[in-house]
Amino acid sequence: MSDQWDVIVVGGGPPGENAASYAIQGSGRTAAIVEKELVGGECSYWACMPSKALLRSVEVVDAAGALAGVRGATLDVAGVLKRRDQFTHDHDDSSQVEWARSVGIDVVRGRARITGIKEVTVGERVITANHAVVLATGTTAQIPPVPGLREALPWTSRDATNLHEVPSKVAVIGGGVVACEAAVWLRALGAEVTMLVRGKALLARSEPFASALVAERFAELGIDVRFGVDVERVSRKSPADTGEGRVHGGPVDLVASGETLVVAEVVVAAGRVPATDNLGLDALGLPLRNGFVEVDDHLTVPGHEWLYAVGDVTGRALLTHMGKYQARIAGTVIAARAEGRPLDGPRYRDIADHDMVPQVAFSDPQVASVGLTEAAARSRGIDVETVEYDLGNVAGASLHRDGYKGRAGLVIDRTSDVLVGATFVGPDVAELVHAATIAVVGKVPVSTLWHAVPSYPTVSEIWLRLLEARGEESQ
Ligand SMILES: Cc1cc2nc3c(=O)[nH]c(=O)nc-3n(C[C@H](O)[C@H](O)[C@H](O)COP(=O)(O)OP(=O)(O)OC[C@H]3O[C@@H](n4cnc5c(N)ncnc54)[C@H](O)[C@@H]3O)c2cc1C
Ligand SMILES: NC(=O)c1ccc[n+]([C@@H]2O[C@H](COP(=O)([O-])OP(=O)(O)OC[C@H]3O[C@@H](n4cnc5c(N)ncnc54)[C@H](O)[C@@H]3O)[C@@H](O)[C@H]2O)c1
Repeated sequence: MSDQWDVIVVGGGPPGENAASYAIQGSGRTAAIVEKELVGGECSYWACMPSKALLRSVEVVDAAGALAGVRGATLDVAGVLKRRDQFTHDHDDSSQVEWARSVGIDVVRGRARITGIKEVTVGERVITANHAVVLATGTTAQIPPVPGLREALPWTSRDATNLHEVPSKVAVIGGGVVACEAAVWLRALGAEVTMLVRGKALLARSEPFASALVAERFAELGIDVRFGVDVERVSRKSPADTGEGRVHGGPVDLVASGETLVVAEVVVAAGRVPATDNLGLDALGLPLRNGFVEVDDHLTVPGHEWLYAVGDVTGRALLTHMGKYQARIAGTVIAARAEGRPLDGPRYRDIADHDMVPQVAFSDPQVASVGLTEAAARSRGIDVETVEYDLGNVAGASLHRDGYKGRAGLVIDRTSDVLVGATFVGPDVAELVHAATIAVVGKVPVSTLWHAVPSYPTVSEIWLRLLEARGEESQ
């Protein structure tokens, strides 16, 4: 293998893979991905894929139990974990490496550091790029500086998604997406779950009605959610590094807001920190924002036209689909610059990260949203009106399951009459959000949406109900 490529990508998660392939596709250019763990990154082995594999089993059993006349679906824990392992390929990345090679990308194993302009050092080996270096190093779990917490060897999302045994009693620190998803599968697999939430709401960046519906459902599921709680100290008598997804020793005592809680395991779901330590960026004098790499809308590091960043490490949106979107843009920009073409047109610019980001939290219920919440829109000075409607009153939803509970809301910019945000909460709402994403990104006037007729009897009729709820202005 040579020590020189046209493009070097540091980090082989889905964004890194996409940046490399878009930068070279249809050309004679060469690319290498440097990866210190597994090609496929956090998403494939420790995040999106295992978590959604676990949650799908939970959802199917729940859905079967929600229809009169359907009986008999139960979770077989060993079978659920086995299916999860099929999705993570038992942490074998050979199929990803094969894919990389099939599209002309070399894989270099090891931890990379930037040691000069277009120069990357992997161990003792110095490799160079003719055109571009792309940083795609992602994030790792943040462990809050609570006395005794780190020493207790708590579970992070890596253990929760790759669990091999179900702890009898779990404390989850955090109330964000990781916490809400993990609480659902841990509870369904048999754990007693207590959530210790610093703030006043679950999924606090969502619309308040979404947070409220998730909290209501968690109470029904027997998940004990405690709000306004600060974890003060943690102690574990016999912490043991038993391996990923295994209980890490004896019982854990947590003192939280004056009360002591004793659990078999603690799951820390308190956000992420960018993987930029020891990456050599200090020497380049890069302006980091809380450790995240600042980029412009061409995903280029300002003042360093050879250096790009995509995915979580940019801090723009910590989501696989957004990282891949950024990577497609970065790859297209690298190709254009390498060929001396101008960066004309929207394909070369990150637009969606500016208030048009879709996300599905696969909690119970699911929360699918795009763009701005009402509060976020108002904080930007946008004059908005909102409409909300109960999904349970939509014929398609009532067919979907008995006693369907859910709600949807639109945030509409009054001045331009376009949607700037939408939120859907309920079972299986994940697939509803893309229609809203198209409306937000396409800036479709709400009066035009009146003519986008949803089929009967589908859950999508929520659109009609929301427009009706808005009144004549939509028509
Ligand atoms: C539990 C959980 C569930 C999630 N579920 C979803 C979901 O359903 N949908 C969604 O859109 N997002 C989800 N996310 C977020 C998603 O996982 C991330 O947005 C995504 O993984 C980001 O990809 P990335 O390539 O930027 O970073 P990563 O996936 O973290 O990949 C970075 C890669 O870089 C490598 N690396 C780092 N430093 C170096 C170095 N110096 N040298 C060489 N290699 C290096 C790492 O080993 C890693 O493989 C979830 C996150 C978590 C924690
Ligand atoms: N389905 C999905 O799309 C999906 C699933 C999981 C994760 N993700 C992404 O991964 C990222 C990380 O998720 P996350 O849930 O870890 O982060 P988050 O930012 O969504 O939530 C972090 C939670 O931890 C709490 N917290 C932070 N510091 C704390 C401290 N010191 N003590 C106690 N609590 C503290 C916060 O109040 C919040 O409740 C998110 O940006 C999310 O979008 C996406």
